[in-house]
Amino acid sequence: MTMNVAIEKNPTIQPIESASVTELSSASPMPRMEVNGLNFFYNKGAEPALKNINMPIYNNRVTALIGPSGCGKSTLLRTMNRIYDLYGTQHAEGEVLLDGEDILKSNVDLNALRSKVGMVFQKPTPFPMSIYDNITFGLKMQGGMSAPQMAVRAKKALKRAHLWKEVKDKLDADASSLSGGQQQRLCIARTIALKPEVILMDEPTSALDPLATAAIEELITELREKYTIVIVTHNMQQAMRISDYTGFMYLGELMEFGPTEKIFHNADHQKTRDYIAGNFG
Ligand SMILES: Nc1ncnc2c1ncn2[C@@H]1O[C@H](COP(=O)(O)OP(=O)(O)OP(=O)(O)O)[C@@H](O)[C@H]1O
Repeated sequence: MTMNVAIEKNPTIQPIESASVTELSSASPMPRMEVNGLNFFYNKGAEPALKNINMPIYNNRVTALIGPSGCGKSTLLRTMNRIYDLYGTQHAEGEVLLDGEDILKSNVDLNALRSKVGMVFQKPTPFPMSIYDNITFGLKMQGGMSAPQMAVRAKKALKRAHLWKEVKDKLDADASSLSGGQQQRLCIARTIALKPEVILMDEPTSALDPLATAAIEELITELREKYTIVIVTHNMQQAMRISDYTGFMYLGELMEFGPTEKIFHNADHQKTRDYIAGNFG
């Protein structure tokens, strides 16, 4: 089945609005991050889980990483804020540039890096504390802000994550009392509060119902005005709806990367076309 047929059969698959495509194509985005010749190893001497990955991550754009299970999407995402560094045996070779600086270098301040490159996980992971404390926890760790300054930042982050109205009267309530979708928006607010440059999202809606998913997708579309977003998703319709660029990964390689419109309608590789058409996964 070709993609056009797939779209005809599934009218819910829609490309991003043509207005935003025009705006995007005339804006000539700059790369905020660049991945150059990246190889990744989970264990010394093992086969690389990522093989010679080269790709730009464009500023104020949403980049989706798609591909079958085990192809390396999460691994690639995890190199972008070096979260893999928490595990001693894992290492990366090559370059991952953030604003021109190689974040793989050994002298990089990892706390500062993870403030600049925030991460939202598959399952909502609020800390076991109040809604308010979830937001201010990272700010306190960063230091240098007074309580009133933190209160202003927390309110802004909750508003930007479209959660303020729902929680403003119960900021002291335990974060676990929120619904799954609200918890995920809280995790996004927590990330935003640290004023990141890039937000990494690893299947952020896979644990949510369709309504909560729609709210997060809308939020992602808004957030790209201010942030650069990389999202791993298994949901082709979601990648179509919210991303500007798409990378198709296969067996640890980036098989194809380009504007989402092109990847979904006119991919260069047969493998990409087959995956998007649902012929394997
Ligand atoms: N902790 C680990 N130790 C060893 N190998 C791992 C580890 N985590 C992942 N891998 C391997 O690395 C490869 C890429 O895995 P990764 O989780 O990045 O794929 P993925 O595309 O995100 O998959 P999925 O869509 O199922 O989440 C797979 O072969 C996987 O088995």
